[in-house]
Amino acid sequence: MVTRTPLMAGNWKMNFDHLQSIAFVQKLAWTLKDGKHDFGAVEVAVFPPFTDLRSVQTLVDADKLKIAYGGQDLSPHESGAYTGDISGRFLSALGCRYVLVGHSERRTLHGETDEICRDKVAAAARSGLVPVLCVGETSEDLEAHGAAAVPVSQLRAALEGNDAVTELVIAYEPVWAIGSGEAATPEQAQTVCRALRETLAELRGDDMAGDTRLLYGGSVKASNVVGFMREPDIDGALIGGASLKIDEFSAIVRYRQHVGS
Ligand SMILES: O=C(CO)COP(=O)(O)O
Repeated sequence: MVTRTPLMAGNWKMNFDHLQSIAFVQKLAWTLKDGKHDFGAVEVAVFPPFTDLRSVQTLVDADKLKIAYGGQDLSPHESGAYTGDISGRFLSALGCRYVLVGHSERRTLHGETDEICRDKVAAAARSGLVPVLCVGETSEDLEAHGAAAVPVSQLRAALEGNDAVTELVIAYEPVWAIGSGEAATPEQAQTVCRALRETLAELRGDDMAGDTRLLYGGSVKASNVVGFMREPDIDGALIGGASLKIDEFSAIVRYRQHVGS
């Protein structure tokens, strides 16, 4: 029996300063409370900028909110002369449960290679964080190799030699779907998520493959999330733009009410 708890995660990217983050999380908590959201049935997480994390932690702790949070990146190193880097240890000290690794914006704009992502996955695990490994193909990759080849090779590269990593989340985010308004179809996303799960089974066995949550990301909104969630290998979503709008994000989190289950 599959017991993967769906995860709806908002990646705020470089949006919201610490004051805006407090206002947003407060509103989110009220909206979900009003809607009697069952956090045990659908987990909710946000990925604020680093400078917001302390504020989010204070609010979550004070009001005992069940909203999880994490960093958008971490250093592959523990500490030392790495100006501008943030250690996984600092994130776990702020109560982070998750950390994004290898988002396509970091791969493209900051030159993060598969090797760097592998080191970051290892650093996350060492710090007790659950890495949310982002994988996905560009439109050129899609044309040249089909949809699954690049995400599968990115997953293989991230896990190579990383035997200590026993828990992770994988976010399949086709680069062409991010911020474009043009989401993959649920069938396309399912095909790639299936391939990722099969790869995980081959690398780490059926138990870990069966327990690992796979998210879809790329132009997810309230009006299309249900289609993704109906697919057997999609266990949630990583949401960018729509996670900054309270009505959209809370409707996504409460997607079950739209299907009456
Ligand atoms: O990059 C994303 C989440 O990490 C997706 O962004 P959008 O939802 O804005 O397409």
